[in-house]
Amino acid sequence: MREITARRIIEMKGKEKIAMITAYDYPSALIADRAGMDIIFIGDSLGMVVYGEGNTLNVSMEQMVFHTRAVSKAVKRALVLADMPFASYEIDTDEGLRNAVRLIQAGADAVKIEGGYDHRKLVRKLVRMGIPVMGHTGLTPQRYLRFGGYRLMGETEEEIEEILRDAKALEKAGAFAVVLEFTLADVAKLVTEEISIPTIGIGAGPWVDGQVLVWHDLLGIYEETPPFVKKYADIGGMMRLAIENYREEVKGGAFPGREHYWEFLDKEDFRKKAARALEKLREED
Ligand SMILES: Nc1nc(=O)c2c([nH]1)NC[C@@H]1CN(c3ccc(C(=O)N[C@@H](CCC(=O)O)C(=O)O)cc3)CN21
Ligand SMILES: CC(C)C(=O)C(=O)O
Ligand SMILES: [Mg+2]
Repeated sequence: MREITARRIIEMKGKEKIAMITAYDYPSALIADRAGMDIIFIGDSLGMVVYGEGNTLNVSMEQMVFHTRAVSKAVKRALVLADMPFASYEIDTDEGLRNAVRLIQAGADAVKIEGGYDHRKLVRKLVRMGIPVMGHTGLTPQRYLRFGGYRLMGETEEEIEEILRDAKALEKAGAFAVVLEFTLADVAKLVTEEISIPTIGIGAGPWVDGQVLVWHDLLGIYEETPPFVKKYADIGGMMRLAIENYREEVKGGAFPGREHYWEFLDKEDFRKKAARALEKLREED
């Protein structure tokens, strides 16, 4: 069992901010775990940042299972959370249960679903089975086509009501936390005050119980980052410089240097061995 459990995350509400980041592979997850992140999250955003899609709708269970396994191998301390991809839980509850089990068996400690009120029965069943669940309301990217893109949520009375309904339904169904994505900060604050489980914001302001960002966005590896992202480093620029350097050294012959290859010290010894090898090959023809 990892050090950070769903119970620990619940206990952090009002005491300590929850720090969450996405990761999609083994080396990244190793770095995030050593950096002391509380939650390492295999998000379905991997469809965009790892697979180059324009939205998250084409992510499969197979992709989520493979990436969850890779991340899970690396993480000793943080809670490992896996996203349920589009259409893996909405069609019927049994399918949702089976797919959640696949992610747990790939090494996740908990799963996340988009929505709340509509999936309260599934959440309740998962929790009863012993699978911790995180909900997600506000901007839910799996409704990209209906929304007609990604936009700020919670401006109208109807949207505020929907977000509150989702958050309260998740709390009641036994979810251990809720992601609030791209909502007005006042709405996120209200939700945070109205429910007893932690809220984790992304583009939802400071008055929440924790924050999550996408790996490639905060490290500067992805071009089309959302407007709420803070870029903590220009790793993309560093990668490009390193690769340009490598290319130039290949073209100019500076790589490989003397420390990166092995040669015969006794050239006469090599000449004899090579001549015999060539002779044998000629005999075989
Ligand atoms: N790399 C990445 N980071 C994320 O945070 C993220 C994803 N991908 N994919 C799934 C969702 C989608 N998210 C997004 C993506 C874009 C905007 C954004 O750019 N909004 C613009 C308007 C864009 C438009 O309407 O075309 C804005 O200015 O509000 C917001 C949230 C957040 N999530
Ligand atoms: C943006 C976060 C919350 C997410 O769901 C993802 O990365 O898939
Ligand atoms: Mg997601």
